[in-house]
Amino acid sequence: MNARLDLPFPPMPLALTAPELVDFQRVRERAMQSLFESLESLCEGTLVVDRDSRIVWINDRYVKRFGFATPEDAIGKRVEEVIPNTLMGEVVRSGKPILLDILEAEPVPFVVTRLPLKDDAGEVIGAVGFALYDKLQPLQPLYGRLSRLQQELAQAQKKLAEERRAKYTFSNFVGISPATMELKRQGRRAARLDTTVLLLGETGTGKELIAHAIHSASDRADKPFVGVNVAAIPDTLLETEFFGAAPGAYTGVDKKGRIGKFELANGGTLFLDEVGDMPLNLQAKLLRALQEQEVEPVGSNRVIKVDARIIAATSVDLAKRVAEGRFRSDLYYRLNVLSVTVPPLRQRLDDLPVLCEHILENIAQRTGLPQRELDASALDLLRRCPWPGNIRELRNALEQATLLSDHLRLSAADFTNLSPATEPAAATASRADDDADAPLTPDDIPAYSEAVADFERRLIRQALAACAGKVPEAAQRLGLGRATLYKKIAALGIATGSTAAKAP
Ligand SMILES: Nc1ncnc2c1ncn2[C@@H]1O[C@H](COP(=O)(O)OP(=O)(O)OP(=O)(O)O)[C@@H](O)[C@H]1O
Repeated sequence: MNARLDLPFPPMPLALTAPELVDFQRVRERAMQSLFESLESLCEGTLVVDRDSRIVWINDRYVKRFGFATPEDAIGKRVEEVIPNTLMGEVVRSGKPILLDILEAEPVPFVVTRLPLKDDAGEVIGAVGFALYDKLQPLQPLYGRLSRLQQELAQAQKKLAEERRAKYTFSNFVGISPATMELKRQGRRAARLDTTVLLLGETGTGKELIAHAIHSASDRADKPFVGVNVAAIPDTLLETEFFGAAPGAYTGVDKKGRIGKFELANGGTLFLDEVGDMPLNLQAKLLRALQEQEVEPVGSNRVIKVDARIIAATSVDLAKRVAEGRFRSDLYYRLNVLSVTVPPLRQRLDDLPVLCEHILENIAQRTGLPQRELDASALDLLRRCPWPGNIRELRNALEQATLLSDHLRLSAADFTNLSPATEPAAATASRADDDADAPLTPDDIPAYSEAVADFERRLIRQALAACAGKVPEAAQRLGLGRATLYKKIAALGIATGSTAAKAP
């Protein structure tokens, strides 16, 4: 095989005479050959690998540094088995050189250079590496800085890993009703099984909290818990979000590549919130990733093995979406191995007193205001509410009452006008009523759907403005799920002008 180092020689100019051409060719070949020979003699080590990253040649000095008696002991082995931390495999995979790098080795690191080897057709057939030197004294300032940066990076990664731990356990899921006890029993069972779990339930019922709790009670508890809210991420970014992107797959900020959530969750749990909102093309890719337990970052041609336990959640009727052709049945069955239904608040009203106490305590801690209590009339009123936004809506109502009332003991009177969704809506509706008083000609009558969209647009804009553009907060105030509000913002074409509106 006619292998060549990937040197940047341009093609020969056509105007050369035949003897010149031969001479030029000879000098070029000599240059390549002597370059290898000179480097080989000057370097601390040299090695050559084939396209499978197996060592085909390594010099005596170098192999001894890695504890092998002779080169023959290393030849044929994968390079990583001989030289830990090497990036020769990466050079073979990418076909790109790594011109200057530090290879961590014991007792001292090496300064190394790695070049791909290509055949005449330009196909990568291996790589050659030179350990230029191991005397890092002259490079001490640079190396010292690198070591410091590496330490800082390790600390930042440790902190990030801690943040990725699940935040809640089953004891954080407050409630004493039979429905809640049954839910916790099912959740604990799911934690022991390590299978895919599908959490069903209305918005704000605590599905995310249960997902954290299942992870915390599972054998994966000390590994990452990574969540993705499918509904909150634009379809065009979802694939990268899930599977990552290779360096150079995109221009701009993501030029360096991106690690996907699957990879981040490796060894731990990946929580797919609002999975029913996933676009069909991505559903196929997700299914493949679940079946093969491997992912392919966008723009790369390599696959990464991942072992992540999936907990998916949905507040929509997935079976109905399957029937409508909006959700793949094969993915549905794959996710629906073990389903756990989180009941709505109205079906566990016995939880209300303890939940309210817990939430009021939490509000007092967060706001620094004195902790409020509820009298019997307040509890009675809260029991009669339908709570379409569930615990999230309850929290919102309690927060408003705390902020707007001076009473330490809140009564029904402190809640009557504080329904989170109706207060701003009522204000807007009364303005609409005023307009309605003005006479209309038949031509002025808007289409009903347009009028409703107008109303929603105005209300959401007002809510976002009042919450400084923060979608999660606005959703809470409106008594809507975050996912629902994100979808409405997109559908109604509302400009948010805030990053908080794009990411949860
Ligand atoms: N049983 C509970 N005890 C204490 N807090 C709860 C409980 N259930 C829900 N919450 C709180 O209510 C809020 C909403 O819960 P969560 O986000 O888990 O709901 P969800 O079902 O995932 O909602 P969505 O479908 O809209 O994402 C959170 O602040 C959560 O901590």
